Amino acid sequence: MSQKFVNSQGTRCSSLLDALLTTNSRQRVSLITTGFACLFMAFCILAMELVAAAGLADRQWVRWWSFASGACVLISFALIRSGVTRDWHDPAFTSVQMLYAITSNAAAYVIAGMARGITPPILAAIMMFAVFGLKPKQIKGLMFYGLFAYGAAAVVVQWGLPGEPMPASLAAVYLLIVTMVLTMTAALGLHANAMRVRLQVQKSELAEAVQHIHELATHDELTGLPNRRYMQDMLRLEEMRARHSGQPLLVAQFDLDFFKAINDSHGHAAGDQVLQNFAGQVAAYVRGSDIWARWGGEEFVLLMVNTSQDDGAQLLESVRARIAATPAVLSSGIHVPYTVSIGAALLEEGESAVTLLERTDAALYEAKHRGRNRVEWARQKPVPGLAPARSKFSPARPDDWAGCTTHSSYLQTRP
Ligand SMILES: Nc1nc2c(ncn2[C@@H]2O[C@H](COP(=O)(O)OP(=O)(O)OP(=O)(O)O)[C@@H](O)[C@H]2O)c(=O)[nH]1
Repeated sequence: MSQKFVNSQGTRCSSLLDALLTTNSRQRVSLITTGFACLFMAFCILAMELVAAAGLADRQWVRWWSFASGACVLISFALIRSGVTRDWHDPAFTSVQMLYAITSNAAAYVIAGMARGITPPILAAIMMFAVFGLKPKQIKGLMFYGLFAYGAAAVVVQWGLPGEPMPASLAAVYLLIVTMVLTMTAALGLHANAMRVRLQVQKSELAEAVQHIHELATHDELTGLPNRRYMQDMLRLEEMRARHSGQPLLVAQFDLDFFKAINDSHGHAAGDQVLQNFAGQVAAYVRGSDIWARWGGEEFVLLMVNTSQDDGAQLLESVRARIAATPAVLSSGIHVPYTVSIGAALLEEGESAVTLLERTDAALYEAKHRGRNRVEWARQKPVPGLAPARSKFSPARPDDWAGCTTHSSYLQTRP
């Protein structure tokens, strides 16, 4: 058999399935379940027809029963296939299908004559459908309906049929078995339901935990800002984007001035509050497309996408002035004035994120060197062979930026 033939048969089979079961996943699941119900009903009809053929049940009644039971499942299938039920809470209207299945089963008990012993096991199989997909209330409701339907069927068998009634003790045994079947399957259904609910809770707890771990891995706990690891990933990504789009990319490094003195005078907790205050103040200037992150300690990095140097310079100057003019107010009410030094650079053609960050680092060093509370701009790309610039903080830790060999000593103060 050629591969081509096998493929064409496979395609034909899958389009046939699509035509029968649709391509809508929710509708498909309902149709498959109802398809099983149809198959199940076909077996029941066959069994009842055999019972009638053996002369144990009235042929005429069995014919009517087969017609009515078969029609119900086929109409259900057609309704679901037509899409009418697609937006219903339960597109397979399982509880309704279960109701008529139980009714049909109780009716079979009435008409099956000597062979009525086959109906309780079939009832158990019907109730198995309830285990998957029905709510506890519906399962209990079906159990009580089953008891009622069989109770009514027993009354008809004892007093409503022509001829000799069944011995009362045998009728009681049947009822006992039916009660056992209904209570056991309902209990099983309730247990399965509780397990399903527990699994759902565990699943959502797991999803929350994963989200929390991701948050911890990418965010700084003190300020809530993205952390160094996240910023490094974003820098690489934005550098690639900028290279492809040709749009300008700006990076600025911030370092609080004399922060050790703040810690020493007001305590470490007060220092933390100053860091939070600073993170929040700058965040107010940052656009949704920019990334504002805590690099570590009292050091921060701002990545500005699609921003010209003029716009960036304006923003950084505003931030610097704002910080200098607005003391942090501690929870104790004490006002702590502080300033920030900023080193900034514009991504140059062919430049890597590593080199870009190195240049901003060198610019920041220069800002510190020139008296702090100022913005300094790096100008040009590293020149091979030049000695490395002194650095206020080192973004080029070997484990973070493997392969970085460039030197930076190329600063120019913006006019
Ligand atoms: N409160 C607090 N302090 C921190 C944190 N991380 C780092 N520090 C402190 O920040 C201070 C940084 O001091 P230095 O690197 O000497 O810098 P500086 O005092 O700001 O001086 P310049 O940067 O040169 O202006 C150290 O005292 C650190 O202990 C933090 O999360 N919370």
